[in-house]
Amino acid sequence: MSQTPRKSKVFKLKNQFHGLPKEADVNLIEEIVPAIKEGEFLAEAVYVSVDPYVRGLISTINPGDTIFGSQVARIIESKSKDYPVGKHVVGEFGWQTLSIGKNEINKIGFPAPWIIPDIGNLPLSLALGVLGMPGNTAYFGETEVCKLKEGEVFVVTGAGGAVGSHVGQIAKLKGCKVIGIAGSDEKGRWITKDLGFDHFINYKTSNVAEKLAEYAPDGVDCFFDNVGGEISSTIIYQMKKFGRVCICGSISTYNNDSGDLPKAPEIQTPIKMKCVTMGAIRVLDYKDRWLEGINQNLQWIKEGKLKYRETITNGFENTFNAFVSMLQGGNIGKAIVKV
Ligand SMILES: NC(=O)C1=CN([C@@H]2O[C@H](COP(=O)(O)OP(=O)(O)OC[C@H]3O[C@@H](n4cnc5c(N)ncnc54)[C@H](OP(=O)(O)O)[C@@H]3O)[C@@H](O)[C@H]2O)C=CC1
Ligand SMILES: CCCCC/C=C/C=O
Repeated sequence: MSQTPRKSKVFKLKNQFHGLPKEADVNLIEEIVPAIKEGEFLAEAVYVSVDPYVRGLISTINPGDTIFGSQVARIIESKSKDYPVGKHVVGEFGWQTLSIGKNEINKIGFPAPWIIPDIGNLPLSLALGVLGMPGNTAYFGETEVCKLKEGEVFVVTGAGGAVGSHVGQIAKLKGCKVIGIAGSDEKGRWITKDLGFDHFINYKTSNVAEKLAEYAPDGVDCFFDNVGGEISSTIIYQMKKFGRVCICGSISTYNNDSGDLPKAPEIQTPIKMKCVTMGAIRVLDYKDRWLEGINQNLQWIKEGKLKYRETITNGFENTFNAFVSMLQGGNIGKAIVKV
């Protein structure tokens, strides 16, 4: 007997983004989902993630293509022994409600869909944040690039977001003095009062250079850069001798697609004078150790050493709005859409 075809809601790119993405740049349509083949599974979205990389990579897709995005999804049909029906997976399936997956790295290099390990009573949405890609960025960024030592001064931008709030807590666990920079006092209260950061600087209302000199009078040992642009250059001028910079992202530049190079103060002089080392974290380079990061972060949560927060938007239809809100700083912790 033939089954009624299933339909998926899908966000498609309509026009290439210019500056802050606009609602008219996307289409929300319904699409018939084909039958799964041997080795594939069909999964229904439960939570959809809205991440900065979607903005960063958008110019690599064309109008009519499905917009990027990872999600937590429940397997509802399967022809793969690796993906049993009823399990929840994380996959980079795009912003859509029904997805066909298989055991392979996707075309933008995201790990093959992984079955969420047993996380007890914790919400499954954490697999998109503290127990997922952003959490692994914080974990591998610290362990492989920053390599923090007790007593060091650590500065992180984007400090109220998914990666920043997480890596700042790891720095506290390592015994560092932690200074978080973010764009709202509410974020500042959260990271200092709840997460234990030592200081907060609101880059929208304070002079970052002055505040940093006050909080780190002897300079900065390690700077974890989530935002790039002028703020980064300002911080690089206050590094200690042999300081380290870990470049994670440059969200302040993602909406700048004018073709002009972003303008920022010259940083070669402070880097040379202080022999600063610059490195970078690229979480996709750690696919082989993916579960190591997740398991360590899970353990820290269970031990009460790692806290998280999510900004959850309800309704798949609101995914695009949640994305634009995140780009404008509307999220505290990880920005998530509950389908
Ligand atoms: N290298 C890697 O492998 C990875 C890199 N990343 C990068 O890490 C960074 C943080 O990602 P994630 O934690 O997911 O996102 P967040 O949860 O931190 O959300 C993005 C935040 O960026 C801040 N922001 C937006 N525009 C600006 C601006 N012009 N100047 C300063 N801050 C701005 C906003 O906070 P505010 O209120 O403070 O302005 C916003 O809430 C991004 O740059 C992302 O691309 C993420 C994952 C992996
Ligand atoms: C294709 C998924 C990219 C994940 C890493 C994110 C990098 C920057 O935002």
